[in-house]
Amino acid sequence: MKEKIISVKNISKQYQQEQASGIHNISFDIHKGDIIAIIGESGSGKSTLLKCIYGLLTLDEGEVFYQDEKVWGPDVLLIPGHKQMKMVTQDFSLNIYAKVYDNIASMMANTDVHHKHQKTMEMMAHLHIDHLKDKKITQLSGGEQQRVAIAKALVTDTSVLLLDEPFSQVDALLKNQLRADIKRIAAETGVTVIMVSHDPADGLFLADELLMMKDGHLIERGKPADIYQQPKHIYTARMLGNAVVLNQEEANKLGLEVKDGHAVFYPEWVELNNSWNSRRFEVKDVYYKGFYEELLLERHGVKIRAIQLNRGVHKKNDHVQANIGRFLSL
Ligand SMILES: Nc1ncnc2c1ncn2[C@@H]1O[C@H](COP(=O)(O)OP(=O)(O)OP(=O)(O)O)[C@@H](O)[C@H]1O
Repeated sequence: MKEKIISVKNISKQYQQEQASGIHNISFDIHKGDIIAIIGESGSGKSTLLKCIYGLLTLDEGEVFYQDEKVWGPDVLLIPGHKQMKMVTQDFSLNIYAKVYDNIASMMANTDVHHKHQKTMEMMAHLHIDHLKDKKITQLSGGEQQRVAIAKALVTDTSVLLLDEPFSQVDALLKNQLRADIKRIAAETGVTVIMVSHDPADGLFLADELLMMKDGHLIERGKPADIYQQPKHIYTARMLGNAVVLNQEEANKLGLEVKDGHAVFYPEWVELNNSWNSRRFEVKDVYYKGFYEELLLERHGVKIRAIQLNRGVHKKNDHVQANIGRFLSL
């Protein structure tokens, strides 16, 4: 069992008197070396939760602990938080006039100049930015600046790295690279990462554990594969996998037995085949998705979506046999 590094105990934070804002009664533990992704729609409280863990906000209720030490907020400390925790925000907070090397080195005291130099060089190598050492921040791309910001955060023997929307400034190509980098850095350094993202794919790719936020509440948590395959909420299935959600009447029309609630399934759970129990659907539309196509299918006025890996097999207006192999009653 991994060692517990952060404990969040019943924390609440409301902005003004608006019930809808902030976060409500949230508790969980984080284990050393894990990557945690906080996922949720805009306004669900992701950033507020991250700030509360970091000690940036005064809590209305509850406590946050780094190991056994309480993380104090701005009501108690001039520089709130815990020295083992560092946050990289979307604006990176770099000194844009200074060189990359100096940005990183400036985080350490001058008491041991040799150590300071060594640590800076080591961290730049980890982040693959050693070749940028003498460049000014203004000469760097968004992705490069982000690596400098992470190096700066980690150089002081940080144990917990908090990342607020780490991929918001970069294009799709670089995003894949940065996701892989964060995974590699966490594995190499043993740092615990807590990140906030509005893109669930980040969490599915990177995280050991996902925390799903909705309306300021932590509604479920779990390993990406578990939470994807067995979500407890329609919201989670929708956020993580573009799920098809049918109400009871629609589900019954397709022969799916749902007592109350909804039938929920992902397009990849729909099998296009000719098995005895498959049903005939009309292809209403075909969406090109690169290495696969998504088919919009209809039967008895109910629309569902399915995945077609071999392009062009079924076309618009065709009739296909489809079997909803698995669905969840939510
Ligand atoms: N400083 C503030 N003052 C008042 N209300 C706030 C403040 N910051 C956030 N809120 C409100 O609290 C709720 C949660 O906001 P938060 O920024 O934590 O959500 P989020 O999930 O990070 O959203 P986004 O993905 O859009 O950044 C929202 O309703 C928001 O309007």
